Amino acid sequence: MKVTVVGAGNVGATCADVLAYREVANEIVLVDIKEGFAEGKALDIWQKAPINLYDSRTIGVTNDYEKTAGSDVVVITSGLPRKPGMSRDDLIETNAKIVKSVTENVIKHSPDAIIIIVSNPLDVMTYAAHLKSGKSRNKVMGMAGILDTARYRAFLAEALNVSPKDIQAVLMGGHGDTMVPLPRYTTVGGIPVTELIDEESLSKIVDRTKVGGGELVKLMGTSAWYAPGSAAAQMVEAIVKDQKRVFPVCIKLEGEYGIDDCYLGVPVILGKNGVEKVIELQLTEDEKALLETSRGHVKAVMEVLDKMNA
Ligand SMILES: NC(=O)c1ccc[n+]([C@@H]2O[C@H](COP(=O)([O-])OP(=O)(O)OC[C@H]3O[C@@H](n4cnc5c(N)ncnc54)[C@H](O)[C@@H]3O)[C@@H](O)[C@H]2O)c1
Ligand SMILES: O=C(O)C[C@H](O)C(=O)O
Repeated sequence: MKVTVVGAGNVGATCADVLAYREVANEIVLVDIKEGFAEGKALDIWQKAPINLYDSRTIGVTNDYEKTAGSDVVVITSGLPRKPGMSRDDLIETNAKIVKSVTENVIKHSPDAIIIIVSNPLDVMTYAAHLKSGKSRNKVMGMAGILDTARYRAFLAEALNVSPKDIQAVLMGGHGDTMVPLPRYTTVGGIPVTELIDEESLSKIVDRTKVGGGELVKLMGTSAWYAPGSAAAQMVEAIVKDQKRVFPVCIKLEGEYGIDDCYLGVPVILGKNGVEKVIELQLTEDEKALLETSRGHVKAVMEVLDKMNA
């Protein structure tokens, strides 16, 4: 199996590192536009192999897509991260150009690859890559839901003083402050979370999750990478090992949830064919209204991209 990660910055290098030490693929190619940067990161990860005991080969290249040829999965993390005071949507102009040109290069050399987008604004960059690739929607998806649910689950684990391993949750919508965590579908070791925590504390956790990315940007001056890189690697692993994992993933909706032609996070089954099924939950009227607000937000940013393309 061969996996390419484009962008050897914070998120891309973390993703490549997780893929290597979990031996998800035997060949991992890291690409960056900055001369020598991906080569250095890949070499560093390879030199960790005798310490952490793995044999996945990591290779770094500067903008040389021939070396990525025949990749089974490609993760695109190239692009600017936001700084304090910015929203993810502020990145659209620069990152759309990067994501479109990277997708073109990827497709040229790996026409059969499944593509996972990480660059922000996530839902609209998934749209940009999907358009450029000309692939079926199940092969071009965005990573955000695993990260956002992980934040939600981590906050809950802390509040309840339980292991994060035992918290299962679903979250839907766009990767922005309008995302929709779903307490009704949150369990702790099989117990509905609402039986273990009061409404006010749960609602504070939901609110903190929605701005979870911004909390880290404020603390660090740039955005997060350990959890995002690991989340992208988890998606790659589900595909490469045909695990049929159930994750929230950003995909083009074609009628599911009564939504057409919009890229949003929804629960899916992820396996060797990419998104193998979109799972449709029976949402309450309140949950539907929250999802509609999120759809409206993403759609407005998709229209900005359409104008840039026009
Ligand atoms: N979807 C999510 O949940 C999520 C989470 C975290 C970060 N992000 C996004 O991921 C992106 C990367 O974040 P980061 O922290 O790794 O940033 P970073 O600045 O550390 O790394 C980005 C890398 O992309 C490279 N790059 C730029 N243009 C390129 C091109 N044309 N070809 C190849 N490489 C190119 C840069 O040289 C840089 O090394 C940002 O857009 C950020 O907002 C998304
Ligand atoms: O917050 C950001 O800008 C990066 C990413 O989308 C995140 O949620 O960590």
